[in-house]
Amino acid sequence: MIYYDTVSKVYYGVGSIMTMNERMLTGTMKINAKNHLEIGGVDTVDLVQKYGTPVYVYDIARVKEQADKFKKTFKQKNVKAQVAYASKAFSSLALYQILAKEDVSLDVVSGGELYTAIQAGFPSQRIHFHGNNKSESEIEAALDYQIGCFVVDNFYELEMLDRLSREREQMINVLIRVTPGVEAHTHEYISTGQVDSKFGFDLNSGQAQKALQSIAGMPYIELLGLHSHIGSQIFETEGFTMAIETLLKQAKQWQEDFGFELKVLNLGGGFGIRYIPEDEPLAIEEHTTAIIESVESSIKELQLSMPEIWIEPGRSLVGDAGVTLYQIGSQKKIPDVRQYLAVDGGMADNIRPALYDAKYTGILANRANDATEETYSIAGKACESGDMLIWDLPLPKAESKDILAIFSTGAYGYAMASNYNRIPRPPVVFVENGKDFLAIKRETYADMLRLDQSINAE
Ligand SMILES: Cc1ncc(COP(=O)(O)O)c(C=O)c1O
Ligand SMILES: N[C@@H](CCCC[NH3+])C(=O)O
Repeated sequence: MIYYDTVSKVYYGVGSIMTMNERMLTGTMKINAKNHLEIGGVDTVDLVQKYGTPVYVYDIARVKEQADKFKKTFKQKNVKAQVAYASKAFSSLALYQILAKEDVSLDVVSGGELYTAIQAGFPSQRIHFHGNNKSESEIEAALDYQIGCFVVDNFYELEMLDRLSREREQMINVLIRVTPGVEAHTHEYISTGQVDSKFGFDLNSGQAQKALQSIAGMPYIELLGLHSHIGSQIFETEGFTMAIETLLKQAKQWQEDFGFELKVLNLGGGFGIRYIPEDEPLAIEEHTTAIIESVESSIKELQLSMPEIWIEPGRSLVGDAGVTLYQIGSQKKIPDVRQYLAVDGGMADNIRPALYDAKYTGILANRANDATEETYSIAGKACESGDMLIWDLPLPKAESKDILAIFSTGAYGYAMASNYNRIPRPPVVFVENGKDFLAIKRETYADMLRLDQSINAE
């Protein structure tokens, strides 16, 4: 149990006492001698001077460290595996190029993510294509690029894959995505493994079996195995082990009935991260160890051969590597009610608080260890009462032009950003070993008008 002592302003954990700041500093993040937040050896105050605000900053060493942790247990236990980054969490050319070198595979869910991967020169055989409504042109692009695997979601897609593979006489590897009937304990919008889900073939009603049987008559489709994804921001291993047991029992049954051979078991992503000090995510190694041990024990019991294990972490690779820096602007104090601080971004660059009631925390990056004396609620600048990033955040007495750093914004932040209120998207800066790299430029007003047509045009 972790608890916060409001008098001494520290968190008491198992055998540890930490300030809020210390619990949120991951990877290379630290408070430097100038009392500034530093990431990747770069002072965030300098980053703000160079790139302005808002700006997303990624600690690239942290991304690599997380990727290593995912790969490590499989290597140590000598289990064949692929760690496929679920790029919906955050995709960019530079990130794909970094991950290509880290021996990570890539899960893409749209023509746009696929196009980005192709432009980044990502090795095509390590790309897996997801999605519950892939279009014919998206599938054609993936076939042209000869990607490694399609995760087939429904009969509509299966028929299209069959037709296109025959026309092209091109072999295609597929996994069947099934909903194993497991509900992860998470927000209902990000829970996907339950029966009533728009994703995948339902196991209980026999849809998945029907898909498997129809693939047997498709000459260019090679069925590698099964896929399931139970949800997101998961803090326990039980959901994964329940899904494993269900899928392997089913695989055994299909082996006996149709000679089905499970070569690959893909368990999706969903590994949770810390957004606020109270969050206690499991260590990555705990997840991977539980997954491997559960697969090993089930296959032993069922007398199946060991499949390759594939996983698809998104949030846990990039989430806590990312920090958003904002400048504080207006303040509003309602006596006996609340103090608001407004920042120069908000729901346009981070929709998660408004969409999922997601909780975040932050510090003043330019006065990081100053004593907290006030409680502020952090408002965005969009014309929307619901554009609140954080409620009741303890901070030092803040002034306009202070820099607010919000932690753990690396996943589903930029990726879900919009131009609501015609607010341009912030830039993305990667930092590592004391150097910064502009991975995505700040959008300009002209960029936003690029597709607009003027009725006054000649
Ligand atoms: C099929 C699939 N794989 C992987 C992920 C990645 O999830 P997360 O970012 O929670 O790891 C998702 C998103 O929830 C998903 O739908
Ligand atoms: N976008 C969601 C998670 C959904 C992931 C996609 N299956 C989030 O921000 O938490």
